[in-house]
Amino acid sequence: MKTIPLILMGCGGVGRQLLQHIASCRSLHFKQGLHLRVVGVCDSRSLVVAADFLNKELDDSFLSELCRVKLGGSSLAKLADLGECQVFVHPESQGKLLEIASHLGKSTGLVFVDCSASSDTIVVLKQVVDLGSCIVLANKKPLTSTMEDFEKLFTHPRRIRHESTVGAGLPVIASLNRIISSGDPVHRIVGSLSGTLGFVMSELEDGKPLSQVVRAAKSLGYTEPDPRDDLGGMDVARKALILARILGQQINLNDLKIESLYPEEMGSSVMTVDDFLGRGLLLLDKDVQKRVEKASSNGNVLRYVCVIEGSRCEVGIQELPKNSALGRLRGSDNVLEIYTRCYSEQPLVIQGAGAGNDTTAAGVLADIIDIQDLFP
Ligand SMILES: NC(=O)C1=CN([C@@H]2O[C@H](COP(=O)(O)OP(=O)(O)OC[C@H]3O[C@@H](n4cnc5c(N)ncnc54)[C@H](OP(=O)(O)O)[C@@H]3O)[C@@H](O)[C@H]2O)C=CC1
Ligand SMILES: N[C@@H](CC=O)C(=O)O
Repeated sequence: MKTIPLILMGCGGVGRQLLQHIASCRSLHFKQGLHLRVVGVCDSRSLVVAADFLNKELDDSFLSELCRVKLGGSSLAKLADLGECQVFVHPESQGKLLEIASHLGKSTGLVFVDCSASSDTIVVLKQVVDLGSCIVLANKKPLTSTMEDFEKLFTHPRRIRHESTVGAGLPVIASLNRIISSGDPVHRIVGSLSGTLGFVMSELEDGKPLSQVVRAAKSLGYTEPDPRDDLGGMDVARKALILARILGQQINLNDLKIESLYPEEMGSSVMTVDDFLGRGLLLLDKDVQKRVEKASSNGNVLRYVCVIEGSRCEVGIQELPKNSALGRLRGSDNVLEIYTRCYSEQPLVIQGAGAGNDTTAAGVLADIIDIQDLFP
């Protein structure tokens, strides 16, 4: 039996769903000769680790209780009485993560799975890469900070997977990497890469107000923890930047012009997330509806589009024919068209659910399984 030890960073919507997928795939993985050993889980403040982390794991009943505790909004510290585990609070937790990585990284192997939405994980991720660990990311921030950080995380390209950073569980990164490694030049990528904005736009077309559909997108698990990351275009910009960097562009987030659906006066330094969802969005309802109706009167719809071509990498709102590939999108679906030498007239098209905890966590799990050959 091959064992893959892992540490989960972030146990929100995606992280908890990943733990559930791991538990429900136990018999499937057993048949494949695989066991995923969850050594530790951390959130923004604490880390809970199997007391004997060299040999033991946090078992499925413990992890199920952990999910219940986090869903209820409590601290991981609450789990301290539950048995053979230790809880460390920030900043001691960082030291403990490195200690585990230095013991397991080069012996049994270890995967750090980043399902947080934070830039704070970058420091640890860069260090554990040097200690021999693999990394699997749903979090886009580590790949969208500086070029230096990006290159550091790719020091050992076979030890990093990040499929869910673009298109949730859709095989976007894997397909792009296959194209690149076959020497087929990528000329152009065009896509609609926000599940939230796709859902929001198609619901607005049905006459529903922005305030209502953004709240619905949040409760369906489509949005970022702060939905302004989606509505402001930042989340799409991050995805575009990841794709552009994979294609070899040495650019940063501030090289992209980003169009926002909300004004600066509703930014995170002015309003809390709850304030924005409550009062801020109501103030935007009318203008956004007018914009959607104007597009509709021209036979068009609004889509938040990403275009990468040559040294160009742009994201923004476009008015597109209802009957175009992007215009036909409904709900949280993403679509990505990749034009290459082999796919020149007819692009390679990847389409499907582009957001949601279930599909995102499934993408993360598939990434972990994909690196099994690196484990003894
Ligand atoms: N939902 C989706 O459809 C998709 C999401 N993603 C990405 O998945 C990630 C997770 O999203 P989601 O689950 O919705 O987010 P949530 O806000 O639900 O959860 C984030 C979790 O990360 C934890 N966290 C915050 N800072 C740190 C840190 N420094 N170290 C470890 N953990 C930390 C939070 O801790 P605490 O509980 O203490 O706040 C929380 O448990 C995001 O990066 C998102 O962009 C990617 C593709 C699709
Ligand atoms: N908030 C994102 C989730 C996936 O990255 C989206 O809406 O697409």
